[in-house]
This record gives sequence, structure tokens and C-alpha cells, in this order.
Amino acid sequence: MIAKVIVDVPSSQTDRTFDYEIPAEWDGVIQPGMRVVVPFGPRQIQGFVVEVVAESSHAKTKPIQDVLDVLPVLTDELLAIGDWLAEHTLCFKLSAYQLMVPAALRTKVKKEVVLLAKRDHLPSALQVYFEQNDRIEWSELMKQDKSKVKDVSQAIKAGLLEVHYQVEEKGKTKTERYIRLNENQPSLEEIPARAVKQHELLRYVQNVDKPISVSVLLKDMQTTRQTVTTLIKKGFLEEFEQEVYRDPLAGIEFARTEPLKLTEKQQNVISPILDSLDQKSHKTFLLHGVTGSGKTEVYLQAIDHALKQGREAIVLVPEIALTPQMVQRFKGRFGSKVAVLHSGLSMGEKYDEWRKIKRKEVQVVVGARSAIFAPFTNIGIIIIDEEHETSYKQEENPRYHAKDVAIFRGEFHQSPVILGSATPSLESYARAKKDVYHLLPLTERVHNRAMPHVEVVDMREELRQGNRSMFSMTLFEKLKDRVEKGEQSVLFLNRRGYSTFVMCRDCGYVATCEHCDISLTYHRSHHALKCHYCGHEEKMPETCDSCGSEHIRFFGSGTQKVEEELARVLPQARVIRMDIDTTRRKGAHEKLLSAFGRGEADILLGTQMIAKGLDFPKITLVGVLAADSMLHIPDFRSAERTFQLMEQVSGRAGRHDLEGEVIIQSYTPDHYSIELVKTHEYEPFFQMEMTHRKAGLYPPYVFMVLINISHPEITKVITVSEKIVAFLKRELSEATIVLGPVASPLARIKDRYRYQCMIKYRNEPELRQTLREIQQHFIREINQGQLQVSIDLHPYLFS
Ligand SMILES: Nc1ncnc2c1ncn2[C@@H]1O[C@H](COP(=O)(O)OP(=O)(O)OP(=O)(O)O)[C@@H](O)[C@H]1O
Ligand SMILES: [Zn+2]
Ligand SMILES: [Zn+2]
Repeated sequence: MIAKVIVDVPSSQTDRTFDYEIPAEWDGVIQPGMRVVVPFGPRQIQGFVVEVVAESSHAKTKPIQDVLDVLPVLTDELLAIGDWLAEHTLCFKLSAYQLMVPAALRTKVKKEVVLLAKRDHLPSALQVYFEQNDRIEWSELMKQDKSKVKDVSQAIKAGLLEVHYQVEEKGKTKTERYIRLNENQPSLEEIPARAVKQHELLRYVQNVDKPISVSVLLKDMQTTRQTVTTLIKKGFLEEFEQEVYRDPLAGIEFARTEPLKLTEKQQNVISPILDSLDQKSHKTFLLHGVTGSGKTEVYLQAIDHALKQGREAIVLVPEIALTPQMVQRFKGRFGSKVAVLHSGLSMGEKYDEWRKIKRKEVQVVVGARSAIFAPFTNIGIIIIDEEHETSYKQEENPRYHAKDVAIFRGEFHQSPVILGSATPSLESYARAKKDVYHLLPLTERVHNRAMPHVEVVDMREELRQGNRSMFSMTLFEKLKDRVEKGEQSVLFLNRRGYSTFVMCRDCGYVATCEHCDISLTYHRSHHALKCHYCGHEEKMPETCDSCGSEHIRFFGSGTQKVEEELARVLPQARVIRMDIDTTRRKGAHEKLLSAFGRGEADILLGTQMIAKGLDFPKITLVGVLAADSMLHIPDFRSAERTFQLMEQVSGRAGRHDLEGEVIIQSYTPDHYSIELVKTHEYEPFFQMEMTHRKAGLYPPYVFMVLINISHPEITKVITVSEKIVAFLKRELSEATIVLGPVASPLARIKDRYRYQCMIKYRNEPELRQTLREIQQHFIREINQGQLQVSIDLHPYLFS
């Protein structure tokens, strides 16, 4: 038999497969989706088997050298997703496959074959390997006899053996010593009557009647290891190793919740979803529900329906919304059926969650973007919460969008995909209007609770009246009032576009990074300036580099500065600050939020990470310190982002019995993206924004491609960029617009000059082929040297 393999040769990446002979002893073992080691020229390299066929068209094929997985890591569906991603994001198949394999398996790992059952249950050929120990190294086993792979893979399927990947770091499969009763109990007379502890311990283990961890046993029984060892020697007890999962949520209690009785509005939106589940047909729904309208409860009950059908569910939430509160709602309803995947997990923890999915120990995955690749095989429903979030797009190769993968999987499994948001992306809403997606509106909050009242304060006017503080009079009064009443407030400071840069008051000089052309950020904690792109750090200057003046200060407000100001003007208020600095430590996020939930603070002050998902009954005031900081970023989506963010933050107020109020401070209060938050109406915003998009020829009226070219030499960048633009103009159709080349907004990062060009098109059949040709043309230079050409279809980031 012949395996067709996509090989990992970084220097000459290619999507073509190579044929390798499957050695007779691995016949029937090697399947698509497994990783193998094959000879390639003088070297041995890894690859993915994508197909097994009877014969090769090549005269001579070399044999596969080693198998890395005993069972496929990728299912047929995931292989198909890989091929599809390669085509649609212009990456190589290999990168797409690797994206779906847990990082732990991509590192060089030792593999062990571990005995799960009694040795004599194994086929006799395998028993010899487990005489001394209940585990043997994979390479050891292979050295002795390659044909063992077949027996091993059968034993694994029968649940007798298991392969452990010894992930280095703390992530390696964690095991603990356990004790159980031996099947054949010796006579009790073996234990002398005076050995009281031994008798007690034995009785205890008999009573428990299931394996018990040695450490727990010793603690419970207040006895020594010696007692246990003696009982093992005498043949009463048996010691063995059992795997324990690293539980990232260990120690957190999840109270079980029951389904709520849905409101009539919720009923209306859930019923088409349940129909789609019952009919086993794929549909993409856009659940457009205002903040606090009970979307999450709809998700929970739809998932429940899928689980009752014996199917599985994937729920994506943005990384920063993956708060304990969010996780709690899923864990509370579905308990141990839920796996959680996010970037805060260690490599080992991620691997454990992945294995729970593979082994079908869980049926629900709640996770950030990459959880869309969860290796489920019977998906009933896929939910993307806050579908407008740009973090669903991966900003590095492969540049995929989780929404596209979700819809691919929804079609594959014939199951519904639900995109949920209070502020859908313009693209999705436009698709819903064209009936490509099915719109499900939830226009009111649960039980007709009022949407919060929004007031926009003109900060220019405040300044004119002599208020130089960062709080307007109104906001200050209301904060004070809430503190006095014992109600809670949220203060939101948008960090994007509002950094704490250092500027000379005399000449206007701004300290910038010498490698990246962006302003350095002031870090109070160690009184230094730092570049957020390359990490370059320097001392805070005493005098201006440009004119020598001593009047060099940092500008802009960071959360630290707001905190200090609060302490000065509202000393009685207890403040919890949540930003990158205070949440760096693992678990800090959770701690701060639960402290706030317990009412240990009056004000929660923070950045983006507090804008979403919070549901605390005592929050009655939300203050936004600078609404327009994001409006001036050179990005055609900046108005959309501003509206979405304002609406999300506002949504934190008045979600329960107490009414909510929002104060938005702005220097451009008349801008429609801020103005329209007052009425919480999405539709007028959509209409207004669409006219702007139409006028500027931006998505969703056109599709866009961004090509970024970078190199340490500026002349090289310019030559290559011009070549690319000329080629595009020649190859693409007349109606297509090619813009550039121009220097990127960030013209230099890490000493590399950056240029870009942009393509806008409606219908361009030649597009992918043309872009592929550009990639191919420069591939040698890219592989050899310093040139980088990145192609981003449907870009979200314009830096
Ligand atoms: N049918 C119901 N009966 C009673 N309470 C409900 C019902 N559905 C939801 N709720 C409650 O209403 C509040 C808001 O619901 P939920 O958090 O699900 O809204 P959401 O639309 O997901 O909000 P957001 O998008 O703002 O995060 C929650 O406290 C929730 O427990
Ligand atoms: Zn830098
Ligand atoms: Zn100066």
C-alpha cells in the first residue's frame, strides 16, 4: 500500500503530496490524518498522511520510517478543513494541518505506551513488554519490533493501552499513585493483631471500594507510607499509576443551574434553531439581541437540545470575554461535559482538554478562536458569541476567520451555526438582510427591563468652563452618588489609540522607538519607556532629545493615572483596577472580578477586558472616559468599532432590578457612532455606516485584500512593491481597484521597512490564482533571505 504524504520541508513548501510505501507490518494501521516520519533526500522529516492508495504511479517509492501517532490526530473532516483553508487563506496545507494539532504534540515529545488494564488481558505478544512496568517507551517498543504497531493500535482501540505524550514543562501528562484492593486477598492472619494501623487502613480501602490516591489515603488515615508498603508486600493492596487531568478550573465551584423558563421573545428566536437541529439541516442564524436580552440562555437551551440528540456543541467567545462568569454559565448548566480552551492555559492543560474531546469525555467546548477546530465528530450546533469581534480572525498565517470555519463545519455536520451579537458586524448584518443568514431579532431586555439611559457629555465644553479634570462634573457627581448609595460603577478607559506617550511641551517632540517608528509607552512601575511592538526599553529621558528642554512629560491617561485621580477626588471609593498590569498573574482576572461581585469595591476601573460579558446586579452606572480615542485610528471600521464598544460597555448597566445609567465623555459628541448609542438603535447606525462604506468603496460593498511587503532595505521594499502592483494591474480585471504601493501606517517594525498595497474587488475570478503566482514568484527570496510578503484576504488590521 502507498501513503500520500504532505511533507514538512520549510525551505521548499509545497502542497503536492509525495508517495511512500507502507511497510507490510503497518498495513491497515496507517490512515489519513496520522503523522509519519519519511526519508526526504538525505534527511528524515515529518509529514501528514492524507490518503492511502493501492499503488503509486512512481516506479520507486521509499518506505515510511516511523509513525508518530498510533491513531489519527486529524479526522477526515479536519483534513478537509485544512485543504479548504489552504485554498481560501493562501497558506500551505501543512501550516493548516499543524494549526489543528495541539502544540504539545508538535514539540519533540517522548511517547509512552501505558497499560490501562490488567496485563493478562493483553494479546500475548504484547504481554512481555509490561512485565516489569506498566509503561514502556514507544521508541523502545519500536526498536524491538515494528510490527507491534498493529497490535498496539488494536489494544488502544480496545481500551487496554494508551499512548501518553510526555510533554516537557509542567504540562506532561500528570499521574498519581493510586491504591486498590488486590483481587486475591490473602488471609487476614497475615496481619498481626497488634498492627492496628494496618488493619484500619485495609478496612478503609475495603470500605471505599474504589481506587484511592495514595496521598489522600495517607492524609485521611494519618498514617505513614510504610503501612501502605507493608500491605502491598503482603499482597492485600496493589499500587498503580493513574492519570489525573490538570484542571485549570480546579478549586472553582460551579453551582448547578436549571433552564429558565424562556420569555415569549426568546421562544420565538429559539424555535427556528431547534427546527434546524431536529431536521438535521444546516442554517446560519444571526441572533441580533440587545445587551441583556437573554442570548446566553438561548444558547444554553439550544445546546441542551443538541446534547439530548447525542450531538456535540462548540461555543466560541472572544478571548477577553472568556471570564469565569461566562465559563460558569456553561459549567453550571452542563457540568463536567464542558471543556474550556483559551490562551491562558499551559501547553499541557490545552492538551488535556483536547484529549477529553478526542475521547468523547466532553460534549461541549467553550473556547476562544482556535476552539473551532475541536476534534468532535458529531457536531450538533456551533455558536459564535459577540460575532462582531475581530479577534475571531487570526492575524498570522494561516489568516483564517473562525466564522468561515464554523460555517464549513455546520455544512459538514448539517447543523445550525448561530452568530450572536448586540452589535453585529456590518458584513453579517448585510448578509442577514439579503437572507444569506437568517435574522433572529431580540429587541428587548428580559422581562422588559429598561435599556440604560445614556448621556453624552461634551468635554470641550467642560474645558471651556474650567474643568481640567478627567471627570466631567456630571460623571463625578454620579460616581459620588453611587458610592454613597452603595451601588456599583464601571469606569471604562479605552486603551487603543490612547497610549501614554512622552512629549516635550516646548517643541512637541515625541519619544519614539528607534526600530519601529511608533511612540514609546511610559511605564510608571519602573519609570521607563517601552516599545509595544519590539519590546525595546529605555530610560525616561531627563531632558528633551530634540531641544534640551526639561519640560518633557508623559501625556494621556492610563488606568493607573485614573486610579490616582480617583483616590484624590473620591477618597472614600474602593476601586478595583483591571488592566494588563493587574491581570498578568494567572487567576488574577478571576480574583478581581469575584471580589467586585462580592461587593468589595464600589468602582471597577478597566480597559477592553471589562467591556464584555459582565453581569452584576449592582452595577447602575457606567462611565466612558474618552469615547473618541478609537475614532481617529486610520481604519475604515473605526466608527463601527466605536459604536460596538460603547454599546457593549453601556450594556453592563442596569441588567437586573436596579435601573442603569451611562455617561459617555467625548470630544466629538455629534459623531453618529456616539450619538446613536443614546437610543441603542442598531438599524439607524447600520444605515448611516453603510452610506459611508458605499461612498468610500469599502466592505461590505467590496471585498478587500491587503498585501504587506517588508525588508530591512527600503529600496528593496519599494522595488518589490512596485513589481507586485504592476503585476496585479496587468492580471486583474478592469473593474478591480489596485491601490498603492504606499508606506504602511507603521512604516518600520523591528528595523524592517514596510510597504503595502490594497485590492478592492467585487467579482474577481482570477484573484486567488494571481495571488498564488505572486507567492510563488518570490518564494525563493522569501525562503532565503529577508523579504516578507504577507497576503491578507479580508483584512481587519491595517497597521
Ligand atoms: N427567560 C429568562 N427568565 C429570567 N431571567 C432571564 C431569562 N433569560 C435571561 N435571563 C437573565 O437576564 C440577564 C441577561 O441575560 P443574558 O446575560 O443571557 O443576556 P445576553 O443577551 O447574553 O447579554 P449580553 O450580550 O449583554 O452579555 C441574565 O442575568 C440572565 O440570567
Ligand atoms: Zn520597537
Ligand atoms: Zn523639546
